[in-house]
Amino acid sequence: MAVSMRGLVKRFDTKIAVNNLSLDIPISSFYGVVGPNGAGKTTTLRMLTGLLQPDAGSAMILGHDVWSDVNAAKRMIGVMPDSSQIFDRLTGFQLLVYSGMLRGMKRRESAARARDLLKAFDLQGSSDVMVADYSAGMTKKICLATAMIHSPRVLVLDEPFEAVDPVSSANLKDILLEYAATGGTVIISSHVMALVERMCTHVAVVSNGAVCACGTVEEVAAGQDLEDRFLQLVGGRHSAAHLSWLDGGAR
Ligand SMILES: Nc1ncnc2c1ncn2[C@@H]1O[C@H](COP(=O)(O)OP(=O)(O)OP(=O)(O)O)[C@@H](O)[C@H]1O
Repeated sequence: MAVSMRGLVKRFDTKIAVNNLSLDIPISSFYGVVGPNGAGKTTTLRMLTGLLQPDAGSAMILGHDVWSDVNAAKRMIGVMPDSSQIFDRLTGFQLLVYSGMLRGMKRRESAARARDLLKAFDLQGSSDVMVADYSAGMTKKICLATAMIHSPRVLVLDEPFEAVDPVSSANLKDILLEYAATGGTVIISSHVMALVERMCTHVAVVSNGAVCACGTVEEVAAGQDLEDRFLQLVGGRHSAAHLSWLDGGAR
């Protein structure tokens, strides 16, 4: 297994964000983690990547325990940082070179890969612009690139396509699919079911801090459209959801 999570629990005061969550993610899978807002996806991914200490349970990455063998586990993974967590006073090129060197790469190799990544993400024209001056989508792309520069075995990406334009999304999808085809494991969280259905080999539906269905996309969809199946699994549709005071003026 690329990733094995067992009995993960995280509480924030009285709120149980993740409640005894277990999930296995096979090597070379493209795994989608879906769930309603507040279901516990981000909290789970943060525990998996060593950013948040669980109250209970364990997470292993390619056989290395994320908490007791943290350096070995972290060497295996690439994590897309939140845009608030990057050094945005650097240019895009500088940020990528710095990210590679932080992972132990030589400057020359890091610079060569930074150029490749800037090209792959259509950011060549902005490589010498400070990241603080990037648009939301450009920032997302540079964050993604920092997660990839050291060629990790497992990529963990929280909402990677949010705010990214269709051309860049298509390029990114190609890169990720090729990465998975060559033995890499991709874990993405997403709210876009059509994207998960099209790209992912596997999916886990998280609701109220636990996995309520997981397996290959076909298994979870069970012959239905994945979005319909998702709504069935997590519930929450209000049959009489309307706002009587929200009036378009035609009545
Ligand atoms: N640092 C925190 N302090 C307090 N509560 C938190 C904290 N982080 C998350 N929570 C709570 O834990 C629950 C799960 O949050 P989480 O961000 O993991 O959900 P999510 O599935 O990623 O949601 P979304 O799809 O909206 O991004 C939510 O109820 C949230 O309010």
